[in-house]
Amino acid sequence: MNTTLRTEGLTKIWGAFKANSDVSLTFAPGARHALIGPNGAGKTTFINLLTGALPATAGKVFFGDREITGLPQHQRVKLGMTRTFQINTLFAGLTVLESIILAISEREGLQTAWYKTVEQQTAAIEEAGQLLTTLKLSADANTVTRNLPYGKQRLVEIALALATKPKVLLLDEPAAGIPSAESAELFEVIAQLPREVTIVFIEHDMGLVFRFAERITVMVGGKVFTEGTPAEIAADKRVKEVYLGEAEHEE
Ligand SMILES: Nc1ncnc2c1ncn2[C@@H]1O[C@H](COP(=O)(O)OP(=O)(O)OP(=O)(O)O)[C@@H](O)[C@H]1O
Repeated sequence: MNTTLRTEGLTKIWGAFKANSDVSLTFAPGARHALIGPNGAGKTTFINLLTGALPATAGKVFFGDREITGLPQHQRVKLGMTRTFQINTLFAGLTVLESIILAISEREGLQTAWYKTVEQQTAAIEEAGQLLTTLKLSADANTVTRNLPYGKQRLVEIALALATKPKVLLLDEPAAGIPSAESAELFEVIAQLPREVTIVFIEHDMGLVFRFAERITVMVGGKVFTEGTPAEIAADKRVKEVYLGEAEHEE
């Protein structure tokens, strides 16, 4: 299946306020695509419209050939579109390995099954082991998640999202609230995730954006301002005026 994620004229209106206005974007399979823009530009709203956390006022979302605009969130996850969620209290009290096995069991519909075959259990443990390796968490497998540094907790959240076997992974400021040394490490791991997974991320740290994104969309005032490669965006004087100049001042 063609797994391109695409929007057409996506719009979200609250009262008289247009949080997203006619947003038409295409995310190619395997893309590392950043969404940037000033505070309040509508980036999180856009991700919420993609995942189905918010209903769109107008416009369409397509996942491959299928229109998914009205599809509930959990069905979009089943199709292969997922985002990270903060680890809840249940997961925080489990070890990293237990959490990941639980997420895999949930995907397979085994979580509440009173009987699991040895094959099912072995397959889940093997898959969890591979996810731990991918996310460089093997040494932390038996640590209770809440005792990990924040940067590693973010990696566990990504592992839990990957356990749903996504084709598209949406990350809303994955490095928010963690020390900058850890955030670079976090992005190194994200950058090495398998190419089958398309990654769309919101990030305010321009160092990380220009290091890890291969395509950048700039949003301003709920609209797409421009889109291009990192080199094109860096050279765009208008982007400097509306955003990058401001972002540089903030640092
Ligand atoms: N439930 C809501 N009702 C009304 N307005 C809202 C609601 N949620 C968000 N907004 C407004 O929509 C605008 C876009 O918000 P959004 O969070 O999408 O921007 P953002 O680009 O992600 O910003 P930031 O970079 O600060 O996270 C903001 O002005 C915000 O105040």
